Amino acid sequence: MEAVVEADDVRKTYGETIALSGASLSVESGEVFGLIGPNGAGKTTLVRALTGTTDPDDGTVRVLGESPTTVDRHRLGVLPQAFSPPDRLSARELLAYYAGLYDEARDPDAVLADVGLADAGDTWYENLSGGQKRRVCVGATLINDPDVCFLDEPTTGIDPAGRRTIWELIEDLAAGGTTVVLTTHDMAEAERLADRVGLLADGSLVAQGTPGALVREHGGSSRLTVETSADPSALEDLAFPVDACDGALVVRDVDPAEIGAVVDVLDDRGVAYTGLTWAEPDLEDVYLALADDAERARTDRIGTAAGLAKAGETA
Ligand SMILES: Nc1ncnc2c1ncn2[C@@H]1O[C@H](COP(=O)(O)OP(=O)(O)OP(=O)(O)O)[C@@H](O)[C@H]1O
Repeated sequence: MEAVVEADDVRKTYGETIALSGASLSVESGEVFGLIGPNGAGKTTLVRALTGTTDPDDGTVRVLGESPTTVDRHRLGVLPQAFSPPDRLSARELLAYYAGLYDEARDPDAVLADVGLADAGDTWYENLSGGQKRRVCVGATLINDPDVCFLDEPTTGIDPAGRRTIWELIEDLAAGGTTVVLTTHDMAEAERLADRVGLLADGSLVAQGTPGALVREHGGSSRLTVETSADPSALEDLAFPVDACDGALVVRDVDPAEIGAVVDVLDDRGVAYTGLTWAEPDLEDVYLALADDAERARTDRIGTAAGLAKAGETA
């Protein structure tokens, strides 16, 4: 398969801040790639480097085999995280305006229908709700029927039904062969849409893979959550690891067939509980585990650097 979006060892600093510390990824034609990671991890900076709106200090970026600054912009769709179109145009006028920037563009009304705003075409942008505004912005990104789409947090602020509309739209784009790079804080969104997910932490991609592979590798074990005020010692000699967490006991590694045995132990020991939930690990567990590891590594690095500086001062 042909790589359509590539970043190789991309570095970017803003003053003292290291936004990207060697980020590399490769997205194939027709793939949906989801970038996840904590606030400040560098997702937007990477998207900006890939779309030519910021110059990396080092490393290379290629889109459709070219530099983002020379690639045919008609083939790209870019939804920035912050997008402020003119306020006093209606949703339809706005899309018509963006359509006018291209030699060939889609019908604004068809795009409005795609983003679930068929009834809001005459409303001024400033009078749309936050979620409706975001949907218009998604529409503006798709007006030129791009081959490659960069969507920086496309569904932020959109209600659950609207989010599903956008998800279906992205699935249709992917089914039609469009390559999509999206950033998100919504793990359900990443798990549903992305063929592959990359976790960016502290400026570099610390893990990449299909959601399933990431969950198998980093997601940990299943969890049986027992809503109870009891202390973990109530279950201390159980055959499974038990942790206390937010007013509950979390019993790990329990197969569905073993839940009954745990319930019997709870009843035998008179442990009162108000609810039981069993869950397999998911992408959120991967995110929490890897982001935690990256944060620990960062803190260690800062501690080591501070120690070395202090040693230098006293030497
Ligand atoms: N134009 C800029 N000037 C100075 N610092 C910047 C600039 N853009 C980004 N940064 C810094 O670079 C780091 C990475 O920011 P970036 O916006 O790429 O993160 P992000 O992963 O997209 O975060 P979020 O999830 O909050 O959107 C942050 O520390 C941020 O403060």
